[in-house]
Amino acid sequence: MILLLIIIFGILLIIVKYILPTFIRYLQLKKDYQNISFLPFSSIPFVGNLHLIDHRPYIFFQLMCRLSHECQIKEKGIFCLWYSLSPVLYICSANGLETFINNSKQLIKSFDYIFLQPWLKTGLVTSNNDKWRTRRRLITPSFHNTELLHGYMHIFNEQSFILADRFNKYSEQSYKTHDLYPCISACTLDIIAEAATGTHLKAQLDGEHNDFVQATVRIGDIINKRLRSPWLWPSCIFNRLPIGREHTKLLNILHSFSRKIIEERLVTFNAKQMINNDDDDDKKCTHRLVFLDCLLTQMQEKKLSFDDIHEEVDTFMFAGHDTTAAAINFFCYLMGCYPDIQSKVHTEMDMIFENDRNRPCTIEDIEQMTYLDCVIKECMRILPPVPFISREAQTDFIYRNQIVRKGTTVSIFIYGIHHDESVFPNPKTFDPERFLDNSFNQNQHSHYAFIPFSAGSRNCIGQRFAGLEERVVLSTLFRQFIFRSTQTIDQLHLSMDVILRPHVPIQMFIERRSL
Ligand code: HEM
Repeated sequence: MILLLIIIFGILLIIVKYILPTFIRYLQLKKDYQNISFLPFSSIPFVGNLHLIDHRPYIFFQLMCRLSHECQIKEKGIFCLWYSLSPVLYICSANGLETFINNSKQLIKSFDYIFLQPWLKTGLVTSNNDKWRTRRRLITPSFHNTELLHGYMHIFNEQSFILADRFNKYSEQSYKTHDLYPCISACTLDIIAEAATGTHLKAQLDGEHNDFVQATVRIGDIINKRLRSPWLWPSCIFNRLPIGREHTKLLNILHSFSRKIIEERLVTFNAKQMINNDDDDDKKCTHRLVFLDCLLTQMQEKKLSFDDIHEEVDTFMFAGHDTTAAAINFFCYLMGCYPDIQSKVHTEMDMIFENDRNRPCTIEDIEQMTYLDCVIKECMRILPPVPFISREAQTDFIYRNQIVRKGTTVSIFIYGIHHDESVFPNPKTFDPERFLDNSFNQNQHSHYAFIPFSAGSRNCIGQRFAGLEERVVLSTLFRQFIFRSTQTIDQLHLSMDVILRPHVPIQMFIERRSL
């Protein structure tokens, strides 16, 4: 009898403490978001729109694009999807975005970033609140240090030439198509590894035999799969499955490799300090500085610990690798779709480099790349490497007359914002000139209408680095090659992983340009 009473009491407690408040909040949010829930008829009580989330990620992406377009036509700028009892709001218009993206109280990342934490712990991408603020303040100067950034030009050039050599082999088989992504991704991995840590990873030369390279590529696939599969979210289930065990094995490879790199650099760093403290100028060390040296200096000043540095190094490897690879791959693909524009890029490169296809690219060259600059921007508008970012609302706020409640996940749908026809007329038309004339800049919302690197204080810290890297790699490739694509964008079956990914690999013909 007593046991029965305890059980009844327990059940009542759970109902009163958890189920009832959740249900009341659900009803409240249902009411608050009814005007922006565009799929009310397909929303099943307690299931929401979950059943619409097709296991094929590109079908979900198509749904997102359709809803975003519908929402822009209705001039709402925001729509809601229900994941069971939880709503996720998607902002797909630049108008009003500044109230959220630039608000210092709204910088907290949403729940899904938690799946990056086993790898990145709480580095810049995944940390929040004071930890993020302090870190960002400490790390920003290194990414704004022009001398340091320009010092990376030799890395960008060296790796671009290796990439061009590999493409050269493909061009010898110009009768068939190639998936260039693995080569491009190995190149950007080599670049970030050397710039961040001073390590010569040799992913381009020896990638198949390098456990770290393989692990970096594979863990990305696993994280994306987990994000798309709610049944893999609870760690107690995930860790017991083969995919979870593989994840743990990869983490060990990644963490022990980056730990070793930092330890080795620390030894050289300390030795260098000793020499530099020495009065003898002849002995002073001249080896090139990398981001890791800046972090080690902070460690010496007791502002960062070894573990802090470890998570930031892993973060740079993650954030600086796939993003730039996607941008470069999409650029080559889009040039293959638009031969007239590609030919203008070739002309600009020939003019700047005076037909010299083998000399390294300099900062002065980059300053002259006005047309390439517009094409890069138009590529990132049409195919933004990071298609969305998410935060959790920390306070109630109003977005264009729509109340957004504290605790709601708010996704900024960058892809949708870049395809808003009120800002970019004929958004599917590839037109780099949009970024040349003033029409786009004159638009009152232009500041937040083109945000491939996000915006506000939590924007991409690596934006300048990525900009230089892309220009060196692309100017090297487009001095030497012609690309031809055979697939339309629709045929790529785009899907929203952490980065925008073609579900069907991009296949391109590649030819050497005649002299
Ligand atoms: C074309 C290349 C790149 C694109 C499109 C890109 C885009 C972005 C975007 C959209 C964000 C915001 C993410 C969010 O709010 O969740 C971001 C953040 C970040 N990016 Fe990039 N990124 C690129 C290259 C790089 C590179 C090369 C590095 C490092 C060297 C880097 C390091 C970071 C870091 C550390 C953050 C987190 C910043 C913070 O929260 O304070 N990114 N990036």
